[in-house]
Amino acid sequence: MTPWIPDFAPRIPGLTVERLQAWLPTIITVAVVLVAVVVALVVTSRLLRRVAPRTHWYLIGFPLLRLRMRHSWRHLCLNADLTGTDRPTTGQLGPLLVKGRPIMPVLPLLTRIRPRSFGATAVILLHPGQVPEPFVNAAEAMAHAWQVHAVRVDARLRGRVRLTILTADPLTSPRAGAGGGAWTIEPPQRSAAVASDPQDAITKSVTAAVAVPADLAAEVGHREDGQRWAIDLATFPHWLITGATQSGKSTLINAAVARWASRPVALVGIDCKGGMELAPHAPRLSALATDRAEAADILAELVAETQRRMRLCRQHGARNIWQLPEPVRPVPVIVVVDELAELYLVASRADKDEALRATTHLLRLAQLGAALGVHVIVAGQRVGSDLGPGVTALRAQLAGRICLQVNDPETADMTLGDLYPDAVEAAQQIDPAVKGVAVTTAEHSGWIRARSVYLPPEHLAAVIAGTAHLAPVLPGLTPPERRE
Ligand SMILES: Nc1ncnc2c1ncn2[C@@H]1O[C@H](COP(=O)(O)OP(=O)(O)OP(=O)(O)O)[C@@H](O)[C@H]1O
Repeated sequence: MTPWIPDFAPRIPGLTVERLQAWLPTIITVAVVLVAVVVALVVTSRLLRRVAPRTHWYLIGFPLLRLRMRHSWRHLCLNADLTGTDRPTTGQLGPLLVKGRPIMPVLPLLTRIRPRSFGATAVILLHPGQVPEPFVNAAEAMAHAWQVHAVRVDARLRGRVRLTILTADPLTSPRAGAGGGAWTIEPPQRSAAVASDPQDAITKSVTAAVAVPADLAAEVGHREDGQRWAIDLATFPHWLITGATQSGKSTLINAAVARWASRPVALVGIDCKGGMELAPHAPRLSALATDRAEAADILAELVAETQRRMRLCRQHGARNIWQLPEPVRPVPVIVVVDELAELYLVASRADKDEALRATTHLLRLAQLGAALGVHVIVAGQRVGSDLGPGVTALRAQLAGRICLQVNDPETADMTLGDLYPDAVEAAQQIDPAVKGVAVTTAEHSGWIRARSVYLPPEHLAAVIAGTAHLAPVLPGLTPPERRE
């Protein structure tokens, strides 16, 4: 007797209307409880996400991501051509040698999926014969399949690729750009002042603060993997910074200078736009060029200084200044060039000679300076061969690269393309509305996105005023504050 159970419904042995009616209250109760549990879980999850995002991530977000990764892995590998095979792809058919795709492709192993504060990391084990390139190209597909902000693929390990999975863009949060409480004015790290006599810059007294390689690392912001972003001259001796106007070049330089200011280093500014950009640093600078003629003279003195240091190293059998005995170790010199194009552009014959003099000295500094403690930080809107001869040779010396938001693909390509071709696209995708975001050279991962810290002008002024007495006087150069 089954009057209201439709004919097409599957017959369940022993199920009758009477029994169904008897179970109905229980079924309704269970359904209500289930719905209530699901609603409670969703509400708790949302609440937890708002109140304790980190706990939410470890308890709920990460297990769900892991499920999604495992669930989609097969489809992803098949669609993005990431499969390998354990069968030979050629075989003999009678007298013929045939070649083909295996019917049963083997998936590379997705393993070591670990939660991190920024998302997760994972490792893919490659099959023999597989190369990392398809995985690098599939990063976008992975991000879509797993519904995350981005997947970065590190292909430098042998036999495996490492994935860095970012659930959200950590650089766009208001906190990322703000100087906030994270920025503190560092007191001078060693008590004594840097030598201020020109000759002492080469042979300093034992009591003066002695520079150590750690002094060369300036923390300037945060990287998207949650680590601190540092411009470290001990790792990359010279740096190139490009970015459109208002992209955050000066802000980045300010952050770096504020860090270096409290260390025993000499800072030299080359700002041929009348010194407007680097003027706030003037009290802490050992020299400041405000036009190209001054730039050429200052750079010539610095080339002479590198030659003196070379002789010093030769006398002591040292291969770089860090191998020199502390009493004679000279202070590192960091030359900041704001708007490189101003050094290269020529309108007349006289301009040409001056530009050639300035740019040749700059190139020589970049070629010779690394081991001698003379470092070059070059910033500009464009750094292409259209600026003049020698600019590509200079760029080749600048191993540290930072590309802020740029207006044309060529600039991103000129900044990153020769070293990190896959970073060019990431640089082009920087949102102009989020200031200070950059694609930068990273010691262990090739390149990474990062955002500089914003240092309010009054904060920078306080750091510069508090460290002005540390500015060393370099041979042949007059600090801007002592000029007539
Ligand atoms: N990391 C950052 N966080 C927040 N705001 C920033 C950041 N970097 C830059 N800005 C904002 O963007 C503005 C422009 O920055 P900045 O002057 O450094 O750009 P620029 O590239 O040097 O421009 P120009 O080439 O015109 O001198 C700053 O006034 C600041 O308000």
